[in-house]
Amino acid sequence: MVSSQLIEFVGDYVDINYWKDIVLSLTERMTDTKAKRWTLGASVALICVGDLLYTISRPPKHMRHLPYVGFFPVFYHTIVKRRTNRDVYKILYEPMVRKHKLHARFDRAAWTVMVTDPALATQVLVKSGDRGAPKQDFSQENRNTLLFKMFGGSNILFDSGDNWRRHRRLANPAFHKSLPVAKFGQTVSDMFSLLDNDHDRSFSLNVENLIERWTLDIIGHVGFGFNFHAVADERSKYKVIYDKALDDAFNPLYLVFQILDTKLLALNPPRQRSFKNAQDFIDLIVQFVDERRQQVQKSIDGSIADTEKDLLTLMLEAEMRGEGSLTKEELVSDIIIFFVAGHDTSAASLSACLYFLAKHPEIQQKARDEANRILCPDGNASKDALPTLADIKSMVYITQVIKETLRIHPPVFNLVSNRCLKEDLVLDGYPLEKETFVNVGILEMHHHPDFWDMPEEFNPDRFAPDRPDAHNPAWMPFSDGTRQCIGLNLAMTEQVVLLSMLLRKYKVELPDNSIHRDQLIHLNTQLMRPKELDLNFTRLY
Ligand code: HEM
Repeated sequence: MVSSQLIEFVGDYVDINYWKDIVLSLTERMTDTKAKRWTLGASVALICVGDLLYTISRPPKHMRHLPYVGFFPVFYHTIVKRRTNRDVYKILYEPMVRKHKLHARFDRAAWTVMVTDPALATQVLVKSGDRGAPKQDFSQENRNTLLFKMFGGSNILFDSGDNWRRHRRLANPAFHKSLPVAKFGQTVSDMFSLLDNDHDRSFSLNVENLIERWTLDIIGHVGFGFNFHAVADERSKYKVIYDKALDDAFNPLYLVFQILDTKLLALNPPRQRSFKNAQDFIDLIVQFVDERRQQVQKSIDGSIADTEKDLLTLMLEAEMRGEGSLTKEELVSDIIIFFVAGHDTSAASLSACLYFLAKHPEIQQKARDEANRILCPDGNASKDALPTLADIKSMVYITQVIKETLRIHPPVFNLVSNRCLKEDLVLDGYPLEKETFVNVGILEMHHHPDFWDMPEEFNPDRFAPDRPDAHNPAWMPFSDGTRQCIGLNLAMTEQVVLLSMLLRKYKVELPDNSIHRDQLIHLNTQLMRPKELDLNFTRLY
């Protein structure tokens, strides 16, 4: 009697009908009451745990009609085995993607519908856009996480609706105006001088490290006219502050188990130090915003061309002219976002570019020939030449190399934040309820044989202007629609500047013992970044 009541009670909470009869028949035959109680208790406990695990491993009820990848395989491969995104994709997602245009999976700490087809992605990003499918709102629930401290609040990357429009209204013109290519070129030339001082004609270099320092100097300059001196000094004070702040914010363990940041922080002194590092970085940006606002309020500097001004100055000037306004916190948050969104992404792309060029000497030579032809039409190929904007537009082949790198190796391999449906939507015949999270599998689309000929082959020619792939809708490294990357132009331009100058000056090769001999190995991070990429350099002038 007691046993059936207990089972009825538990049955209200977990789905144990299947096991009920087995447990009852087992215990009914037992004569010893104590043994009967123990067996019953243990069975109920086991059933509860099993049911809980089963429930977690599956999508929530409103997604169970979709094909899905269970929670535990994802947890096992990403957290336990710490496999790279590319490997997780190969092992878990590729088989699913080949069969279905969308599937459910546990991603970004939530069950999400992952779209892996360009037409469906367009439906979500372009047709539904920021109104029908705004970004997932994480402003309330995760307020005490390190991630929220760094990137929370109202900013251009995570906000949606009218708030986001206020950010974008002020930032859009600034991004259109600010493109200091001369400055980009000068920083490259300065970097060459340092390399010339430190090395013989041939040398080996950790490319990932050098490029990451260069893109930090670039974003410091473009973002708020500040020189991090990261190329000149790897341990420069502000680079150290920046690195420390970012390193811990994206630790996957804390992204999945946010309770470690919210309820259990007091038990974790190293994590408390991470919070302190983040505050140091935020304080640095606040100081810049305050100083620059005072300068701009005194006068708008008409002697400097807009293209040479930094984003912060241009946004503050626009505010002064009454073209929009943001609070100090919002402006600070946007500048932080520009850093995070624009630094490692460009570094990851450039490093991967150099890898592919080292791996394919004939493509490298073709790109070098183009750079020499455009930058040194007089044939004097023995000194640095700084590209102009017009030169950059003419470098069609180098642009194709960058586009092909971004296809094979998209630094942002799926959208940074999920979209949350604001109305019911049917995707590929599957009804999706309002409030469902949707994301776009950029990596999946970029490697799908239905959308690309020989997708695993590095072939910049596929993006030649007269080839159909030049406008292939499956190419989405910068996303699409109104929330497309605001830094697209900047990112492409800085990469063309660096590559064209570097290829003229150096030949790059993959060392015989490189860990990347067979394929590019990635770090296990939220971005696809090459792991410890050493290349051999030979100076050409
Ligand atoms: C190769 C380099 C880059 C790649 C691959 C890239 C990729 C992306 C992608 C995929 C998104 C959409 C994220 C989402 O919707 O969840 C995005 C958004 C964004 N990116 Fe980039 N990005 C790059 C460089 C930059 C640079 C240089 C900046 C600025 C300095 C930048 C600033 C932003 C901002 C502010 C957004 C949010 C835009 C909005 O929602 O209105 N990105 N980027």
